[in-house]
Amino acid sequence: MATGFGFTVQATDGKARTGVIETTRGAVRTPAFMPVGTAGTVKAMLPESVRATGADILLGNTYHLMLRPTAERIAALGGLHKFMNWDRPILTDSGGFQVMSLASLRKMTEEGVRFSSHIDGSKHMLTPERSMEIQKLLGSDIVMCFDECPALPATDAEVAKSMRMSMRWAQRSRDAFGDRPGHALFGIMQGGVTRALREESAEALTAIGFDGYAVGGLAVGEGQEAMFDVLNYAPGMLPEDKPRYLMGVGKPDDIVGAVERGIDMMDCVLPSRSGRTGQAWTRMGQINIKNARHQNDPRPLDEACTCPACRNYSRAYLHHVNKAGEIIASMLMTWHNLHYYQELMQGLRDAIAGGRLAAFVADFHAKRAQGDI
Ligand SMILES: Nc1nc2c(CCc3ccccc3)c3nc[nH]c3cc2c(=O)[nH]1
Ligand SMILES: [Zn+2]
Repeated sequence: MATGFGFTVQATDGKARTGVIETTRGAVRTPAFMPVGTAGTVKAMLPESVRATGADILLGNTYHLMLRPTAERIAALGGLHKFMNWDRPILTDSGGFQVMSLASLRKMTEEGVRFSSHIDGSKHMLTPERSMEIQKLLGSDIVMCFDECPALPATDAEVAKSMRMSMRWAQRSRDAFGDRPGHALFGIMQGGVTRALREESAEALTAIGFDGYAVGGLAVGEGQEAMFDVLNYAPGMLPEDKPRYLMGVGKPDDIVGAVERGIDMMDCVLPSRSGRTGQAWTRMGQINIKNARHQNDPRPLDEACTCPACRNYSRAYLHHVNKAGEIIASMLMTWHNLHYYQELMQGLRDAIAGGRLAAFVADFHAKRAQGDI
């Protein structure tokens, strides 16, 4: 158990839990949504704005930062927290997932993954040991094991082979991570949508022992139904006294369903990325601000929202600046979406604490119109 890192469940409602992850850099209220700051920035947001939305922790990417500006440079400048002016907890992914989705000329062996940078074609090698070294250089508070997330479609045999290599990499990650008080190492469950393989992965990770456990291998195009089918059993296979992190999820209704099934932490680029394309997420559903019907609308995105976009700007203005390609469009839409996601998480935490999650979820779905509003 890493001292300076701990998880306390404060209340439960069915499979759902609400609690706090204590880190040396501050507390993380769970269930938590973690904004993604891929290259050392949550795009179009200042760190203090990210904090103002209610975020307790944000995410960084080993893959992107190792290529540019390099982990060594960030370490020499005082680490990622200082570099990006965020003094609260940071979780970094281990890089394998991004290599497989972004790099070219990849060669995977038992040792690790050799690849060429998608930025300048330079050659790199990521192994469990190198990934641990990079995440240590960055100074992240929660480190992810180096794993492989198999691309879909994949046969059971391919998923089993990949999962078993990820479990060997998890042991190597644990060994390389060493004993770092105040820093946590999370294992990542693999096994696709096959229950027996998920069980095998959970047993392997639990035997090694981690400060938290992620459910990996999902949100890769399997669809919500298949994802929920796995989440109906996978979180329960993991130690209940440790945080459970569902990687890469998701849309608001994905998040609600994952929390109902026992997930404590989630991340997704959706609120920031879709905000930059003009997509607003609200209590009533989605608004595509590019749609001409907003050009004369003096109302905010959501009358009940207290974010800067909804307090001070109309849909007509947001439509205009989006169409004009103005930078403020990305700023305001991103801020609203991240604010809405954090409001949703606060609502879930309060509902679980009050033993009224079922009512909250029913109200969540009842409010949401189908399609654009
Ligand atoms: N290491 C790893 N990452 C995944 C991510 C990225 C999450 C991430 C973490 C931190 C920063 C950015 C992205 C996934 N995103 C969608 N599905 C995902 C699955 C996996 C996975 O199985 N393993
Ligand atoms: Zn708003």
